[in-house]
Order: sequence, then C-alpha cells, then structure tokens
Amino acid sequence: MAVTPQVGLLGGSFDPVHRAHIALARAACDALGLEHVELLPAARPWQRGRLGAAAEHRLRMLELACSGDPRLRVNPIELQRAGNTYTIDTLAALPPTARYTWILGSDQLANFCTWHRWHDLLQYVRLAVAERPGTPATPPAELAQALTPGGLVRIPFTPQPVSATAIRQDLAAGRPVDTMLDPRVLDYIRAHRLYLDPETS
Ligand SMILES: Nc1ncnc2c1ncn2[C@@H]1O[C@H](COP(=O)(O)OP(=O)(O)OP(=O)(O)O)[C@@H](O)[C@H]1O
Ligand SMILES: O=C(O)c1ccc[n+]([C@@H]2O[C@H](COP(=O)([O-])O)[C@@H](O)[C@H]2O)c1
Repeated sequence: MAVTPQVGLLGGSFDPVHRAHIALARAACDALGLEHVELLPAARPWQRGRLGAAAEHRLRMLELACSGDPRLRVNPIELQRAGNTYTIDTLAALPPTARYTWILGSDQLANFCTWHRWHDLLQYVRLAVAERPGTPATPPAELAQALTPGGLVRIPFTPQPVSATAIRQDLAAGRPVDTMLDPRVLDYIRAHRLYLDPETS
C-alpha cells in the first residue's frame, strides 16, 4: 500500500531569503522525517508594509538558494493569486495527496492568532516551530487551547540571529551581509541593485 508522504511547507516574504530560512527547512526535514519542504513566497503579505523587492526577484532568489538540494522545492502558488495572501487559501488549494506540516519561527507562532481564519488552518496542517532569538517557542494561550495532541511540534534548532530586516538595513547602509546570505543570492542582489533604498528596509 502506498504511504502518504509527509511534506513541509515554509511560507515567507523571503525579502530576501537568507541562511536561517534554508537551515530551518533542512532542520525540519531531518527532525520530522519529511519527504521534502515546499517554500512558498507570499505575493502580498497583508500584515506588512511595502516589500523591498518585487515578487519576481524574491522568487528567483528563492530558486537560487534552493537549487542543489532536492529536498527543497519552491512552490509559487501564492504568486498566482491576486489580493492579500492568506495561508488558509493556500492550504485549501494544495492537493490532498500528502500530510502537511506548516513550519514557522517562534515570532510567527506568537502572532498566529492574528492570521486569517487561524482556527481553520489547524484542520489542514500540524505546526512545527523553531525558536528565534528573543521569542520562546511556546504557543499563545488561545492557540494552546485550540491545539489537538500532536498539533504542534518543536524543531530542534539553535536560534540564529538572522533576519531579512537586518539584511535589508545592512544592504542599504553598505554594511557586509555575506555571512547571512547564500553567495548566489548576494550576487543576484548586487546584479539587480536590490535593497539600496533605506525607505524600504
Ligand atoms: N532566524 C530565523 N530562525 C527561525 N525562523 C525564522 C528565522 N528567520 C525567519 N524565520 C521564519 O521563516 C518564515 C519566513 O520568514 P520571513 O520571510 O518573514 O523572514 P524574516 O527574516 O522574518 O523577515 P523580516 O525580517 O522581513 O520580518 C517565518 O515563519 C519566520 O518566523
Ligand atoms: O494567513 C494569514 O493571515 C497570515 C498572516 C501572517 C503571516 N502569514 C504567513 O506566514 C508566513 C510568514 O510571514 P512573514 O510575514 O513573516 O513573512 C507567510 O507565508 C505568510 O503568508 C499568514
């Protein structure tokens, strides 16, 4: 009998994708025995202001960062939808051929109860959280109450002080960013002169 594959989903603005995103996807694969992880760039992350780079650039940088590791796959499904990007719409559109795990950092776990129809999300996925510096990987009380057993798992992950915000700020200020980015992504950023405007960092 065919076994239903376990697939991870890592959504993000990826503005730009950085080393902690890739480390997180790999750590989730290893720790949770996932067949692969799909990285989903958001078209219009509604809780954010203006993004620093257009969708086509964020997608291309993600493809560069994932190339060479067959366990990491870029899924552009959210870029094909108009309007605000709601994760619930993405989950409803994915084929029901796999068991899905939504991977997220502890900052977004703390924010989870502000997501559109967050209760309904729990019908589609279990959550897997990795700690980010400064935010413990524990669910807010409202989420803890709504979770079923096994609905939230922890990914063993040494907290990494890397964020896209810091990278955008460093790029705009001309500071070095090479320890936080895949060199192919950094080359792409330089070639397309991205993130030079301090207003969008
Ligand atoms: N250093 C990190 N450790 C663990 N999880 C992370 C880390 N950076 C990002 N993530 C997680 O990856 C997902 C996508 O993150 P996102 O694309 O917003 O990057 P970001 O670095 O948080 O960006 P920004 O600084 O612009 O908010 C989110 O679930 C986020 O919590
Ligand atoms: O569905 C929502 O309402 C929702 C609200 C906030 C964030 N998300 C998703 O969480 C992921 C991380 O978001 P961000 O803003 O940290 O890049 C990304 O896939 C977003 O689409 C989703």
